Amino acid sequence: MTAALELKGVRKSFGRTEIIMGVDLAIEAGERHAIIGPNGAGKSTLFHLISGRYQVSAGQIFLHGEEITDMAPYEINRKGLSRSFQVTNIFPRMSVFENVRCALLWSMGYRYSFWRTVDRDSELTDRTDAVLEQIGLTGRRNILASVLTYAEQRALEIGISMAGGAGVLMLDEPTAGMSHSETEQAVALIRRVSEGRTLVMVEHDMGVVFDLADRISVLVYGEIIACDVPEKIRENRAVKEAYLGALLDEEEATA
Ligand SMILES: Nc1ncnc2c1ncn2[C@@H]1O[C@H](COP(=O)(O)OP(=O)(O)OP(=O)(O)O)[C@@H](O)[C@H]1O
Repeated sequence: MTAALELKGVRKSFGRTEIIMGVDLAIEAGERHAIIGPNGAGKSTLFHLISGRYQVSAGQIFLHGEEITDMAPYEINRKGLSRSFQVTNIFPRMSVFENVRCALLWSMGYRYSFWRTVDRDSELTDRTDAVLEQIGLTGRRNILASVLTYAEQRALEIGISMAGGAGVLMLDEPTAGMSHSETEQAVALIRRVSEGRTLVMVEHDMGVVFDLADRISVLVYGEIIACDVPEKIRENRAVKEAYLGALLDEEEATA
């Protein structure tokens, strides 16, 4: 079966420093995949390479079997890969509804000049409302996005990412900065919106990772040292030594 997303020998250097040192990774369609690793391991860099923000120094990246290496971010997006950012990526002066509609229009190939007539497009309105329903923001439909709580803004961001119907959804630390209850809601939301799609996420909260992921890749100093199902990752000696051990010990000590 063709992987939804595949990386072959991907490398990235900044100047003389090699940050990503030959990553091979195949993520199956429908899989929820988490990339974990210590600070500075290269997780965000890897996301930037996949989504086209950075150019690879070597290697190839494939989306559903088609090579997307070094394509522009918008081209990759049009091919069905959508990415949400660590830093919120919404239009604060637009309403919640307009933010999602804008993402839908963008995915349909419209430019700003066409947007004046969209108020009369009832099918578009219905599709926008369906996304709002999915992300739990129907009740906040007409307020400015800037007025949303932080957790709601992150939900909106996920809505914007999925609005275009992307088959591969990439989320960068989707629960960062959230309270316990907000995190629980975010996990439920991510589970819902990733149904029938492929999910790739970078996440520091191990509770979230072990709850959501079908498989986990562990990135340490620019190399994937393990890629397996959560149970196997938990007991992997190299992972424990390099990273997880300290975190899990910490969890046990505070339990
Ligand atoms: N544009 C850049 N130019 C030079 N060095 C960079 C650049 N982007 C990232 N780096 C370096 O690459 C390394 C990996 O950074 P990256 O942000 O990818 O790690 P990360 O695993 O996402 O970390 P964190 O968990 O803290 O977000 C760091 O040492 C960082 O300083």
